Amino acid sequence: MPDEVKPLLGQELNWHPQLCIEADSESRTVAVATRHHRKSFYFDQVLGPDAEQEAVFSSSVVDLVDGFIQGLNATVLAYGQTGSGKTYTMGTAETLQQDRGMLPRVMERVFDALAQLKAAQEAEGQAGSAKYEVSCQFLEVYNDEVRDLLQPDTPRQQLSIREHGDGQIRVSGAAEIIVGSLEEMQEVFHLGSQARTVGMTLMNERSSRSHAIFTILLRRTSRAEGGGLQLVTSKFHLVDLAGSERTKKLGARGLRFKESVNINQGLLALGNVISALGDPARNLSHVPYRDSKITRLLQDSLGGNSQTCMIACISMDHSCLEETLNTLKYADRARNIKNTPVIVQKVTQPSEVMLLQAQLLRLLKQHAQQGQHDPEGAAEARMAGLDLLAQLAPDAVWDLLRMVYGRPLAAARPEHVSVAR
Ligand SMILES: Nc1ncnc2c1ncn2[C@@H]1O[C@H](COP(=O)(O)OP(=O)(O)OP(=O)(O)O)[C@@H](O)[C@H]1O
Repeated sequence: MPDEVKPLLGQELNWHPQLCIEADSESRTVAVATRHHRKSFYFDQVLGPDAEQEAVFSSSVVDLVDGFIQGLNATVLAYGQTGSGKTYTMGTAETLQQDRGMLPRVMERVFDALAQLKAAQEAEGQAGSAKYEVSCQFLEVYNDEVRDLLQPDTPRQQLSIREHGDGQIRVSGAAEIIVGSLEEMQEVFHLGSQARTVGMTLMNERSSRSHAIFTILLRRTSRAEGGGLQLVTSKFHLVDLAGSERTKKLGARGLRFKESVNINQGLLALGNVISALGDPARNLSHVPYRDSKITRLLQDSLGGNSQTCMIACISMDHSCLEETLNTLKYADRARNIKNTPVIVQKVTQPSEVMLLQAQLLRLLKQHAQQGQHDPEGAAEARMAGLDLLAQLAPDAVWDLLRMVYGRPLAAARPEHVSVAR
């Protein structure tokens, strides 16, 4: 907060917009002055109203992409009141080239980096020594229910949030689409965006009525010493949260009112999780992740193994002062969370691959046999099989699928190859 800003005086007390909120990117502070007091908040980056998307990307997101390529998990979350620019910042499928948001930029950077790695391997005469597989998922949480935007007709009972032994959260039953190029991933994003729930409110013509999570998954396989396969997996969540809103101001009735209540409850639950994680005095075993679907989905991003960046979007409009203050407080609490991400790698020895394959085959057979008369048992066997599948490196998975189906799965690519885990 620059010292030269004078307090509000005389007519200025009528909350002239420019005097209410000041963003200073040099000192990285945002100051809010109300009739009674002023408060400054310090952040890692502060970008003013004139900042371009490129500045947001290069200051806050690009390092996360580079870490992701090396094997670290990453999450970028956009938070703020309705109409403050979250969807604009994260990016939509329609945005013009220079205005494109974080999502299209992350995708581009990922494929550029992979092309460079491939070229470097070739230059060193080690073409194919490490293989990369990229896939993506696109989910939304609408009225506290998970929806798969890539298979919008999937009944919600078939989508369940599960915590795996490694602490990773996955949604079983959700489509995971393997993509071979930037264009394919853009197509998937476009497809999912069309299914996203949006509606018109007084504050925003195309208001997101759900929390949307686009996830990029990367699996790198290389040969380990002793002939085994080394697998490094990482995921990148790009989260466009629904906007915090005051139902009265929004003119919400009927369905919009119900949506609004659910949105606010989800954000409240997220705020409670953020408070619990950021408070060193709290017992971390009691973080209330289970209070809403959005907190459950983001459990490993917020308090787990992830480099996480929250982009708090605010409006300079004085009529939004209360919401702006709330957003700043929310983001301020989020700054207290300290994550220490590490690369997760797994080496599967050849003998282990064979063992896992045998176990998996048994479960697949059980699934097929139980299918008719015991759907629940079949579903359990299927889930157990898919858990095992997740432990295998892609090469081993292809081998296995060849064994089971008698043909390489690659023949079916790049069309929708869905692996529900
Ligand atoms: N930095 C910006 N530059 C130009 N236009 C912007 C900017 N930020 C937002 N907008 C425009 O403002 C409007 C509202 O933005 P947006 O839909 O991104 O808000 P939101 O926070 O996602 O709202 P909601 O929570 O209701 O979904 C859109 O028309 C968007 O194009």
